[in-house]
Amino acid sequence: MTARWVPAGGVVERVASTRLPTEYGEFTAYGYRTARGVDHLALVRGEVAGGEVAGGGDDVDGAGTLVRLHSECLTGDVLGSLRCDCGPQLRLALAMIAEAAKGVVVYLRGHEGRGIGLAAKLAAYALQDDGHDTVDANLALGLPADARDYSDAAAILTDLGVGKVRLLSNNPAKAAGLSEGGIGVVGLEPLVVPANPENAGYLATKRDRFGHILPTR
Ligand SMILES: Nc1nc2c(ncn2[C@@H]2O[C@H](COP(=O)(O)OP(=O)(O)OP(=O)(O)O)[C@@H](O)[C@H]2O)c(=O)[nH]1
Repeated sequence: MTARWVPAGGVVERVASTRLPTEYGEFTAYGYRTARGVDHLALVRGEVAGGEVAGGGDDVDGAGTLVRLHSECLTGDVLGSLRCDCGPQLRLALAMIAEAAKGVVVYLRGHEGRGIGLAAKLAAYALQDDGHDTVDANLALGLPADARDYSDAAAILTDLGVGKVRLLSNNPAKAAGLSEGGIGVVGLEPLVVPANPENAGYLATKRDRFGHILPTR
C-alpha cells in the first residue's frame, strides 16, 4: 500500500491500486481517500504518468490525456434511472477510454445530486414532479443548485502525473474547476447520449441554466 499526500487543490491520499477487468476492458483502479473521509476512484488506462506537465514540459503533441470526471449518481449509474443521463454517459466514457491508448475516469463520490446528497436529490425529484426544474428544486430545499467541487479531482490527476487533459464532459464548470486546481484543460469534448422522454426537460435545463453544451432538441 502506498500513501501520498498531494497538497495542490484538494488533499487526497492514494490508499490502494489494483487491476480492474471490466466488460469494457482492463483498467488499473486507484483508491483515494480525502481528509473528509470520502473515497474516490480513478480508473486508469495505459501509461498516463509524466510528459504532460501543464503549461508545456515535455508534452510532445500537446494533445492531453482523455479524462472523464464522473459525478456519483446511484440512481443513474447503478439503477438505470431515466431521469438523468448519468448512466449512459458513464458507460460511454468507460468504452471510449478503454478504446484509447491512455485515459482516466475519475469517479467522484460525494458528488451525488450535484453535491447535495442522495436523499436530498430524491426530495428534489419529488419537487420536479410538482413542476420545479432541476435548479429551482434544489433552491426550494434551501440547498445550492450545484455544490460540487473539483479540487479532489485535480489532486487525483496530479497524483497520477496527468497535468494536461482533454475533458469528456458537456459541463464547462468542470473544466474551470480543474483549471483552478492547476490542471491544463486543452479540450472539452462533448459526451452526448440520446435523450428520453423522462430526461428531456432535465437536459434542456442543464443547457439553459448551467450552460452545458447540449443539442437544442
Ligand atoms: N440535485 C439534483 N442532482 C441531479 C439531478 N439529476 C442528476 N443529478 C446529479 O447530477 C450529477 C451529474 O451532473 P449533471 O449536471 O447531470 O452532469 P455533469 O456531471 O455536470 O456534466 P457532464 O460532465 O456533461 O456529465 C450526479 O451527481 C447526479 O446524481 C437532479 O435532478 N437534481
